[in-house]
Parts: sequence; structure tokens; C-alpha cells
Amino acid sequence: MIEVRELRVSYGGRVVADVPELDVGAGECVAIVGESGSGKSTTLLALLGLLPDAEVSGRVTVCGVDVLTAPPRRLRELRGARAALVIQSPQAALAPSTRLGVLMRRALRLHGREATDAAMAEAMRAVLLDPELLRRYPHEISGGQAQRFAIALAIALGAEVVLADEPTSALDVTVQAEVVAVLRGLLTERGLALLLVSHDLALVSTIADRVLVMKDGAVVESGPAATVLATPAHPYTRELLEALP
Ligand SMILES: Nc1ncnc2c1ncn2[C@@H]1O[C@H](COP(=O)(O)OP(=O)(O)OP(=O)(O)O)[C@@H](O)[C@H]1O
Repeated sequence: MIEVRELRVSYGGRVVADVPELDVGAGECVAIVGESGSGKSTTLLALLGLLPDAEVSGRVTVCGVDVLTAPPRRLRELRGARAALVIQSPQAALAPSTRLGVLMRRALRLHGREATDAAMAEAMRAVLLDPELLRRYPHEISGGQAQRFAIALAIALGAEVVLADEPTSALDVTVQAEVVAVLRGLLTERGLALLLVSHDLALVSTIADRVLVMKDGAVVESGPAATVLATPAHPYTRELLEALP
């Protein structure tokens, strides 16, 4: 679903992300961890061709689309419908004066999908949200509900890949656990490919199959999550683990 080779992103000659290899298959979760500024979000955005001001090289394939060479029309088809981005504060991206149900219906129609009440309710239930919430405005739902709504949109649109940037960091612990449960369900039941960016190693240990550790734009360690987190090979990974509360 996601295949990255020799990805390099720089601004004015300064390399901010250098990822030699990153693969995420269907039903798999790969997490990118690292401190603030290590290049995690940049890597995620590069996968959807969302870095207009950066110099980007290498090969990036998402759902069969060659992202770095695809024409804008192919990229628009990929983004939103086949590959969905779930960000930290999705509420900010939702039109404030539009009810959630209208937003979802519009998104479905935009991507040529049937927008039936039943399909929309099913997507809401898949993320453990009451379909009644579709009647509300974005400011009438909580941060956790907004994040789950963003995931519901991805499901309704039939996304095959979900790119999630710190999807639980703005949430309290109970809601975090709910969002993680939803994401895990998507992996096992719907065979989604999930690429997760997080500095929360506790979250990563509960959901990721593989982990990439980034520092100053470089991948310093990668491998199965259980191995990397239990027996970290790089001193930086040990530091991150020791910083856990
Ligand atoms: N538009 C830009 N122009 C110049 N430098 C940028 C730009 N966007 C990001 N950077 C730089 O790229 C580096 C990596 O940033 P990135 O946001 O990918 O880090 P991150 O690991 O996701 O951090 P955080 O956890 O804080 O989101 C940082 O040094 C940042 O200053």
C-alpha cells in the first residue's frame, strides 16, 4: 500500500527527512517515532505530495500512485478518498457552520460515492460514534469525537491507507484508548494500512507492528515494534524509552 525508497526532503539545501526504506502493507501498522522536529510529519506529508515548498527526491508509491511524479488530478483522487490524513486537531479543518452530516455527504459526492443515510450511519458506528452526531456542528463535538469523525470520513470514502499524525495527543487517556481501539479494529477488520506518527511510545507499543525511530531527519533505528521497544539498539531510542512516564 505504501512503498518508500530513498526519500529525501530538504528546505534550502538542509535535509529535514531522509528515509531510505518504508513499507506498509494492508492490515499493517507502522509507526514513526522521534522527538519534535525530527522529521516525522514531513515524512507523512511527503507521502501525499503535500510539501509544495520543499525539495523532494526518491520514490514514493501510495495505493499504486507514484506520488512524486503523478499529475495533480491523480494526486487529488488519491488524497482524501484512497489515502486519508487524520491530523491532531481535525476540528480546525471542518467548516464551522456546516453540520457533520452535510460535510460527510459532500465529501462522498465529491469523490463520486453514494451518500446514503445508511452508509453514513455505518461509518459513524464503525468508529463508535452515535450517528445522531451527524446533526451537530463541528463546535458541538469534542476533540476525540472530531478525530473519530475524521476516521469515519476515511471509512465512508473507502480509504485503503490512513496516515495519522499524533491522532491521540490532544485527547485524555480514556478517549485515547477508544481511538486506539477504533484504529486497531480498522486494521484487523478492514485491512487498512496505517502509518502513525507519534511521540507516544506507550501508544505505539499497543498498536504498531513495526517502528521507525527518527532523529534530526534521519532514521536511526527500525524493526519490529516488540524488538525495538524491548531491546533498543540505538542510544537515542533508549533515551526516548527512558523518558516515558
Ligand atoms: N516549510 C518549512 N520550511 C523550512 N523548514 C521546515 C518547514 N517545515 C518543516 N521544517 C523543518 O523540518 C524539520 C522537521 O519538521 P517536522 O514537522 O517534520 O518534525 P516532527 O518530527 O513532525 O515534529 P513535531 O513532533 O513537532 O511535529 C524541522 O526542523 C522543521 O523546522
